[in-house]
Amino acid sequence: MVRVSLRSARRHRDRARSRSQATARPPPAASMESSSQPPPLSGADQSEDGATAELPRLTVTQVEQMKVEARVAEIYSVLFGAAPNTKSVMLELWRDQHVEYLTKGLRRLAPSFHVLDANRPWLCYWMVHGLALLEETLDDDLEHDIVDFLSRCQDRDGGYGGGPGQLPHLATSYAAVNTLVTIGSESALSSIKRDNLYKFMLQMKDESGAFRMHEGGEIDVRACYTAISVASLLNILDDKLAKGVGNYIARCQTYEGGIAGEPFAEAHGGYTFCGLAAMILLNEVEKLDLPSLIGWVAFRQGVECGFQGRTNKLVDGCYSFWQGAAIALTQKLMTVVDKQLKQSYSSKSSSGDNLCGTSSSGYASEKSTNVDYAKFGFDFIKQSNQIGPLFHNIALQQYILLCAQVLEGGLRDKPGKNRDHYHSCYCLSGLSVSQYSAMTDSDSCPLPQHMLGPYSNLLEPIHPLYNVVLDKYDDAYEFFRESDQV
Ligand SMILES: CC(C)=CCC/C(C)=C/CC/C(C)=C/COP(=O)(O)OP(=O)(O)O
Ligand SMILES: [Zn+2]
Repeated sequence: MVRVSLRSARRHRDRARSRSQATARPPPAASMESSSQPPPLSGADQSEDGATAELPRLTVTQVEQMKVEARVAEIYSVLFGAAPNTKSVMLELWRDQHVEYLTKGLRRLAPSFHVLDANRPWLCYWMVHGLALLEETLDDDLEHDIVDFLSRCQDRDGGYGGGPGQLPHLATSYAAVNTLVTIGSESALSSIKRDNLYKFMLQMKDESGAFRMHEGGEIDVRACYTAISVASLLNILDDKLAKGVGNYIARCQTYEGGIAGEPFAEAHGGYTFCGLAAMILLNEVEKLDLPSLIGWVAFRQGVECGFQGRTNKLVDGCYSFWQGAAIALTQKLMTVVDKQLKQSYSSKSSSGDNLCGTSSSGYASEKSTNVDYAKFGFDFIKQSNQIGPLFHNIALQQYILLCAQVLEGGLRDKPGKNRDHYHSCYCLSGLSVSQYSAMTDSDSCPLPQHMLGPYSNLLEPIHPLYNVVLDKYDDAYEFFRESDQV
C-alpha cells in the first residue's frame, strides 16, 4: 500500500491551499446555480496564467466525479425541489470564511465573557477546537483571556462551571479541559487543578459506578464519558474512578446495537460515541456487543450521505462526528469483533445464547492494581486501522462540504438551518475523521482518493477518543506525565 508521510502530505496540502487561495474564491451563495465558469471538479489545477500545475489539486476520479454529481443533483432535488447546475457546486472547504466566523465568535466572547450563559466553556471549546482543526493559531492576548476566564470558572473545590461562580459540572469541565489542552501553553495546562478536579469527579460518582453531571444532577453515559475522558487526558484516572463505569455503560447498549443515555432508553449517536470512547479508555470495550454496534451505526448513514442520530430521524451535520467517529473507532477493534463473532457463532450453535455482557478481558473495575489508564488512550491511537472505512467516507465528506457548509463561514445541521458554533465544531471534527478514516497508520496522511475536493481541504487529524487535535493531545500527554514524575 502506498504510504504518504504526514510531512509530505502537509506540504502538498499547503501548496494546494495557497493555489486555491490565489485562484478560487467562493461564489456568493446566490450565484451558486448561475456561475458559468465553475472550477473543475477534478483534474489538474489551472494557475493564474492558464498553465497546468503539475500536482493534482482535486482528487476524485472521473467516475467518482460523475457519481458525485449525480448524487448532488439528487440531494438538491430532494432538498430544494429542483436540480442545480451541479458543475457550479464546488467541493472546497471554505477555510478562510470558517476561520473568520470562529475567530469573530471568540473575539465577541473575550475579553469580558460577560454573557449570562452556562455554556461559555463549551463556546470556547467549539471555537478553539474548530480553529485548531483548521490549523489556525490564536493570538497571545486571546489565548491569555481564555485561560484567565476558564481559571475563573474553576470551582474552589474542583471542577469547572459554566461561568465564574457557577456550579461545577462534568460537561463544562470536559469543555474547559479540552480547550486548555488545545491552547496547549504551559500556563493553560498548569492552570488545571488536577487534584481538585479528581476530588470533584469522585464526588460525582454514584454507587452504581456511573457518574452524575453535577451535584444532584442526572446520571447518564454523557457524564461517564466526560469524567473518564478528562481523567484519562489529565493522567488522573484510577481504579476508584473507573470502578463500575463499564458495567453501567454496557447496560445502556440497546437491542438495536447503539448506546442510549441510560438503561432502557433509546440508542442515540451522541451517547454511542460517548459510551464506546469511554469503554476504550477504560479498556473494557469487550463488554459491548461490537458487531451489533457497528451494524447500528453503519445504517444511520442516510441516502443524503450524512448521519442521523437515531432511527427514523433526519440526518444532521453534527452526527458526522458522533456517529462517524464511533464507527471510525471500531476500525481499530477488529480483533475484538472477530473474537465476538466467533463466540457468537459457536454459542449460537451450542446454547443459543447471545453475547451481550458475556465477555471481557479488561475488567479494570474489578482490579485493584495500578493500571496505567492514560496509556490506553495513548496506545489506541498508535494502533493501525485493521480495516478500511466501515462507512461511506467520501459520501460523508460530500454531505459536510455541500450541505453543511455556509459559504459565508460556519457550518450547520442541514440546509435551511442557521450556522452555529456547535455544528461548526462537530462538522469539522467529522470531516477530519472521515478524511483520515482510510489510513492504516495514525502517522500517515490521506491519499487523494480518500478525500473529496482539493487537497487543501485536509484538516488536522484528531485523537478521536477525546476530540482534540492529535499534536495537542501528544503535547498534553507528555506534559502531564512529566508533571507526575517530579
Ligand atoms: C460530550 C458530550 C456532552 C456529548 C453529548 C452527546 C450528544 C450529542 C448527545 C445527544 C443528546 C440527544 C438525545 C439529542 C437528541 O436531540 P434531538 O432530538 O434534537 O435530535 P435528533 O432528532 O437528531 O435525535
Ligand atoms: Zn446537530
